[in-house]
Amino acid sequence: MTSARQVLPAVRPIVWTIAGSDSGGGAGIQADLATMSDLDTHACSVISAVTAQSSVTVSLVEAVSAQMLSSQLNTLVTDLPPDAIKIGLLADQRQIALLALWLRDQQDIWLKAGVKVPVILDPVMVATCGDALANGGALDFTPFKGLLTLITPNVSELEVLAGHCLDDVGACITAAKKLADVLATSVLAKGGDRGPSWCQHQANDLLVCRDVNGISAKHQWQSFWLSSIREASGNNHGTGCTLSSAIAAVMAHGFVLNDAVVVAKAYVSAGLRGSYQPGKGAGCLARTAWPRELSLFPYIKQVTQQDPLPAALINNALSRTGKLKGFKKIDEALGLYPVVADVALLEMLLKAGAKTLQLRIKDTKEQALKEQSLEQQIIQAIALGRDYQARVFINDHWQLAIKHQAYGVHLGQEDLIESNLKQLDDADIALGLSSHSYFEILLAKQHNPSYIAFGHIFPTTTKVMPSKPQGLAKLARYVSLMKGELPIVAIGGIDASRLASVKATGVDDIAVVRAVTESDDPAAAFKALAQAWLEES
Ligand SMILES: Cc1ncc(COP(=O)(O)OP(=O)(O)O)c(N)n1
Ligand SMILES: Cc1nc(C(=O)O)sc1CCOP(=O)(O)O
Ligand SMILES: [Mg+2]
Repeated sequence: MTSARQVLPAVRPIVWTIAGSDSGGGAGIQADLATMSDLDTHACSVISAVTAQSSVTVSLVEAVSAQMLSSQLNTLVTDLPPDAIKIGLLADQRQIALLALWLRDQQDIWLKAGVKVPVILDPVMVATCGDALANGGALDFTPFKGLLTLITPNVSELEVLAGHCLDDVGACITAAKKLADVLATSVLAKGGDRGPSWCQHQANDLLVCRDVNGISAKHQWQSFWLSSIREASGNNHGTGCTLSSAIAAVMAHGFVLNDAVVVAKAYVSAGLRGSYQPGKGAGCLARTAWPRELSLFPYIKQVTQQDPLPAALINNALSRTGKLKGFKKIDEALGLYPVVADVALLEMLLKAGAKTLQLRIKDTKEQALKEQSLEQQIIQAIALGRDYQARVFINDHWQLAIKHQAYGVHLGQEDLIESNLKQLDDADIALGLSSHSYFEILLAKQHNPSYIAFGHIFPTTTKVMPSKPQGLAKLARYVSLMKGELPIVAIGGIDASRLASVKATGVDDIAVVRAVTESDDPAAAFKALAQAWLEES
C-alpha cells in the first residue's frame, strides 16, 4: 500500500508563524516550527518578541522593533509566500496595528491574484506558568476584523475578550458566537484549561463555523462540540501554540478548516500522550507526525437549541457506538460499485455480474412523468437485487427502502439530518454514507454505517459539489485513518485510466457513474473495469 507520504506533493507547502520566541523551547516559535515541520510543511518565522522564559517563569519579554517586524514580513513575502499563516504572541497594541495593516494590504494583493491565505490567530496573553506575556495582559484584536480564518482562544482568553466570566457552557457558546461576529471569523473556543463545568475528564472545544470555504452548506454557520477524552498530562506547555500551528499546517495542505481543526486536535492528543518534562515546570508535547489513529480524533456533536451540551464520553468505544446497534456488516469486498439512474441499466449490470449497485434517482419530478413511479422502480430494483443475490442500495429514498425492505440505503451528510437512522437500523438495512472531509468521515463513522464513501476524488460532471476534488494525497490520508474500520469506497471521476493510482492509496472499493453509464456498452464497460480493479495490485 502506498503511504500518504508517498503521494504527497514533492514541494512542501509554506507556513508562516508570526509569534514570540520561547527560550525554554516548549512553546512559541520553537513549538510552532517543530509542529509545522512535523506536519510536512516548510515553516518560516516572523519573530514578534523575544522572551527569557523557562518552564517555570517568564523573566523578560522584549518586543522587536516595528522596523524589524515589517522587515521580516516584507523579506519573506516575495520569496517564500505563505500557504497559511499562524499568528501567536503579539507583544503590544502597536504590533497588532502594524500586522493588521500589513495583512489588509497583502490580502488585497493575494485576492487579486485569486489566492486566499488562511490566517489562524491564537490570542496568547498569558504563559502556561501564569506569567503575562503581552504588555498589559489584555489586547484589542478588533483591527484583525475580516482578516482571520479562525481565532483560537482558550476559555480564560475568551473571558478576557468577552470582558466577563464564563461560568457555564451556555455563556461560553454565546461569547464564542459573539466573538465570531465581532471579528468576522470562525472561532475555536478551547475548553482544555477548564474544570468542572466543562467536564473534568474531557477536553471539549467549541467550533463556531462562520463562512467556511468548501464545506457542506448544512455545516455552514453551525457550531460543534469537539470532545476528546482528556489526556492526563501536566505537560501542557505550548499546547495552544501547537494546536494553532497544526491547524495552519493542515490548511496549507489544502484541507478545509473543519478538517484542520480535528486533525490538529488529534495531533495535540497524541503529543500530550507522549509528552515529557525537561525542566521543573510543565513539560511539553511530543511531535508524533500526522495522526492516523482514529481514537485520537474528537467526537463531534452539533450544538442545537434543544441540546447545547457536549457529548458525554464514557470511553471512546461507547461514545462511538451511540444509540444505534450498528448497521449491517458487509463481509465481502464491494468491488466495482456502479451507481445508476434506471432499473433497466441496473438489471443489465446485474446480468453482467455486478454484486453491489445503487439506484440513484435524483429527478423525481421527471420520473413521475415516466411510466413507472419512483416507488415502482424502487420495488423492482429491490426485487432484482434479491433475484441476483446482489447488494442493491437505494439512494436518498430511505422511507421507501424501509417499506420495501431494501438491502441497503445510501445517504449523504445532508440527507442524514432529515432521515431517521434509528428506523433504518431497526429495519436491519445496510447503510452507506458519503463523506468529503475528515470532519464528515468522523461524523459518518459515529453512526457505525456499513461503508463510507470518500468523494469526490477527481473532478466530476455528474453532480455539482460544494467541495473541491479531494485528489489522491487526501484520499491516502483518509485511507490511512479508516483502513480496517469498515469498507471504504472512493467515488468521483474514476475511470479506467485512474484505477491504478486509486488502488495504490489502499482504498477498498470504487463507485462509478459515467465510466459505466456513458459507455456505448455499459455491461462490457462494467466487466472490463471490474476485472481491471480486481487485477490491479
Ligand atoms: C457510493 C456513493 N457515494 C457517494 C454518493 C453521494 O451521495 P450524496 O452525498 O447523498 O449525494 P447524492 O447521490 O444524493 O446526490 C452516492 N450516491 N453513492
Ligand atoms: C454521486 C456522486 N457523489 C459524489 C460524492 O463525492 O459524494 S461524486 C458523485 C458522482 C460520481 O460520478 P462520476 O463517477 O461520473 O464522476
Ligand atoms: Mg443523497
